[in-house]
Amino acid sequence: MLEARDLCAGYGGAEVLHRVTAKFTPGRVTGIIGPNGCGKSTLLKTLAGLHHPTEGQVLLDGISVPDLPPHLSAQKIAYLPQSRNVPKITALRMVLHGRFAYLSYPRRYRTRDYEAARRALDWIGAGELAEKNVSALSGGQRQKVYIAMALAQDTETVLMDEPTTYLDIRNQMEVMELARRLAELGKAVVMVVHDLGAVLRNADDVLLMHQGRVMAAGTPEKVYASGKLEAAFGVAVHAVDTPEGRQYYCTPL
Ligand SMILES: Nc1ncnc2c1ncn2[C@@H]1O[C@H](COP(=O)(O)OP(=O)(O)OP(=O)(O)O)[C@@H](O)[C@H]1O
Repeated sequence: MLEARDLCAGYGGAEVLHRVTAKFTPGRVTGIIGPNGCGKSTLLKTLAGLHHPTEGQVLLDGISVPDLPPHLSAQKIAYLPQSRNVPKITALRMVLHGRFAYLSYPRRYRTRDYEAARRALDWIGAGELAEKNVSALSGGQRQKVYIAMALAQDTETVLMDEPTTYLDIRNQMEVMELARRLAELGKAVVMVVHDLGAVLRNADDVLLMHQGRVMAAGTPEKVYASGKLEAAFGVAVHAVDTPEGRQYYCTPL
């Protein structure tokens, strides 16, 4: 299991994360929420081993992630950043990048890597995009291809930074559904999402951050009941029970 223990991290001496402690359980989707600038992306990068903590630990099954060689941490943790350059390569080639951590010298993709990449594209329902150029895909298609890349990486943990931002509502729902299916494969799925209602509705666990600290954590119901959402976001949060389950919406305070 991936966990942060008393984690501190920052930039150039300015501390952004202050003693963050959290656990990310396999088979569950954890939504990280919090106002702009509270440190969500910094936490995700630090969990991925891409940003070094100044204090505290990131542990995966008790092993220190920052101490893992990059190819080993890439076999254990897939990280999809908030934005990236869009390369002029096919979707299949993009998904193949997920296999890179498994290649030994001379780092040539093998038949089984191509098979894993095609399986991953089929799994997200985008097999037909294999030969399409990533730069020619819509934002929604591209996001799904990135998720296929994370799947091909075959990791216990998948970290996604704002995978639904800029997507239309149907694509947002599809990405949420893919996150759920990744969790059903037994992975710990951790995603930063700004849509409060979507997180409370879809995540198994919620980590509410505020000014670099964990303000509340637990099931959506527990975090909602804590009353801390209002303090963190400065809005009123309401729950309403519907035939489709509990829905949440916000109004100004
Ligand atoms: N590369 C960097 N160099 C210096 N400061 C940074 C860097 N990246 C982030 N910060 C600062 O760290 C703080 C937390 O930023 P971070 O991106 O982690 O927050 P966030 O919660 O993900 O924000 P948002 O919701 O706006 O994406 C901010 O004050 C930001 O300006």
